[in-house]
Amino acid sequence: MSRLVIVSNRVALPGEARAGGLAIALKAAVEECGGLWFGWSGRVAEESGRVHETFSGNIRYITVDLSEQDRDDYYHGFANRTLWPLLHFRMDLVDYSREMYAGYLRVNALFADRLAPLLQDDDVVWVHDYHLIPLAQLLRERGVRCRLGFFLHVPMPSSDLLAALPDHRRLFEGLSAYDLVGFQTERDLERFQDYVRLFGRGRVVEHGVLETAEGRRLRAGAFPISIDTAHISDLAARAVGKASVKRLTASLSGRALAIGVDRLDYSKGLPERFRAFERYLQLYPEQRGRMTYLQIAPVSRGEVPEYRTLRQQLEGLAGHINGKHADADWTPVRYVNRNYPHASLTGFFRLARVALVTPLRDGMNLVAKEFVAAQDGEDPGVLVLSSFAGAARELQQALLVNPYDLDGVADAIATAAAMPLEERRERWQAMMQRLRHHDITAWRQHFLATLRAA
Ligand SMILES: O=P(O)(O)OC[C@H]1O[C@H](O[C@H]2O[C@H](CO)[C@@H](O)[C@H](O)[C@H]2O)[C@H](O)[C@@H](O)[C@@H]1O
Ligand SMILES: O=c1ccn([C@@H]2O[C@H](COP(=O)(O)OP(=O)(O)O)[C@@H](O)[C@H]2O)c(=O)[nH]1
Repeated sequence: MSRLVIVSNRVALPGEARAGGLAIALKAAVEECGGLWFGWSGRVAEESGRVHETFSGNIRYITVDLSEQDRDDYYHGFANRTLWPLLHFRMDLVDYSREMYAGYLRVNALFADRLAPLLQDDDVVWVHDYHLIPLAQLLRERGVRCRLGFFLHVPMPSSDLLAALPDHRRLFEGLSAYDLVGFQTERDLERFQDYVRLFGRGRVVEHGVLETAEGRRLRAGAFPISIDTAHISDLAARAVGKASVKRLTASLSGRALAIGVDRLDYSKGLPERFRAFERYLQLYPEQRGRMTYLQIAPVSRGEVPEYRTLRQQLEGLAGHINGKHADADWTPVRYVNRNYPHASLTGFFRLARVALVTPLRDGMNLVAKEFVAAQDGEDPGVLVLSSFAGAARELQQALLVNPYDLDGVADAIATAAAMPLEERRERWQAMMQRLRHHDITAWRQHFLATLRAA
C-alpha cells in the first residue's frame, strides 16, 4: 500500500489540545493508517522555513515555522480575512489586499519547497482546506508526480460570490492541478461545478468529472466528513464518572441543560443563538428557571479584528440576558471561553437534554455528530440543528431550524425540552445508525479509494 501524506495548515501535534474539527478528524484518520503529516508548526520565528520533525506511534510529523509577516499575511490575512468570510457567504466581511494574497502564495510556495523533496512517486498526498488551494500546482512545478487530492472542509458558496474575489480565476483554477477535489456535501459540489461552467473557463463533462480549458480532466465529489463514532460513544459512557461531569450535574440542581460548543467564530451564529434563547424565555414564561444554557466557546483567531468584535458582542449579550432574566438561584446563560478535552465534553453532551448547533453557515459541524454519538440511547437528548450546517444533510431527524428565525429556534428549544421519550429515541436511533456506518474511517476510505482510482 502506498504511503499516505496529509498536508494541512493546522496539525494536531502530539499532546496539543486545540479546538477545531479538521485537526480532530485528521488525527483520527492518520492514526488509523500511519504516514506523514505536514503543515505549519503554529510557531512564529524570526524567519520562515525552519523545519521540525517529531514521531508519535506510526505518524511522522513535519512542521514549518512562519515569520510574523508570513503568518499575518497568510493565516490571519488572506486565509481568514478574505477566504473564510467569502466561503461562508459573508461578502460584507471580506477584506482583500494584494499584499495578503502575495503572502498566501509565498507560504504555499514555501510549503511546496519543503514538501516536494520528501515525496515519492507512489505516495498519495491529501491536501486539506482553503489555506492550501494552490499547493498542487506549486508541487507539480517542482516535479511532483504522485497522486494529489484536495478536500475543502468549509462550504463552497455560489459562483457569483466566488467571482467577486479579485483574481479569482488564478486562485480557483489552481484546483485543477489535483486529481480529486472533495467537498462536504452535494450542494457544495454543485455550486463548484456552476463556478467552473460560468466563470472558470472549464467544462463539466459529467457530474463529478471536470475538464479545464487546457483539456486536463479531474474528478470532484462529495465526501461528508464524520467522527470516530464508537470512540465518542465509549468516551461519553465513561465520562459520567469524571469529576468535571459530576460537578456540572450537581451545579444544575435538577434543571435541564442546553449546550452549545463552538469556536468563537461569526460563522457559528452565536449572537443569534443567544437572542433565540432569550426569545424562548420570553415566549415560554412558564419554563423560566427550568433550563440552563451552557455555551462553551474557546477563543479562535483572536488576532483577527472581526473575531475580537464578536467576543465583545457576546459578553454584552450574555450579561444582558442574565441581568434581565436571572434569579437569585438561577443564571440562564453560562458563557465559558475555555477549551475542554473530549473526555469532559462528551460527558457534558450526554448530560444535556438539548444541543444548540445553529451556525449561519458551516462546512460540516462535527459537534452535531459528536452530540448524537455521546447520547445514552435509553434517554437521549435532542439536537436542534441549523439547516445551513453540512451535517443537516445527514442528520434529518434533528429539529432542523433556520438560525435567522429567532422565533423558530425558540419554538424548537421548547419542543426539544418537552419531547416525549419515545420520539427522542426514534430520532436518535435513525441518526445514530447513519453515524455508525458513516464514521471517520468510512470517510477516509471513501476519499482515498476514489483518489487512488482517479
Ligand atoms: O485552525 P483554526 O484556524 O483554529 O480553525 C479550526 C478549523 O476550523 C474549520 O473547520 C472546518 O472543518 C471541520 C471538519 O471538516 C468542519 O466540520 C467545520 O464545519 C469547518 O468549519 C477550518 O475549515 C479548519 O481548517 C480549521 O482547522
Ligand atoms: O472546547 C472545545 C470546543 C470544541 N472542541 C472540538 O472542536 C471540534 C469542532 O469541530 P466543528 O466541525 O464542529 O467546527 P470547527 O471548529 O472545525 O469549525 C469538535 O471536534 C469539538 O468537539 C473541543 O475539543 N473542545
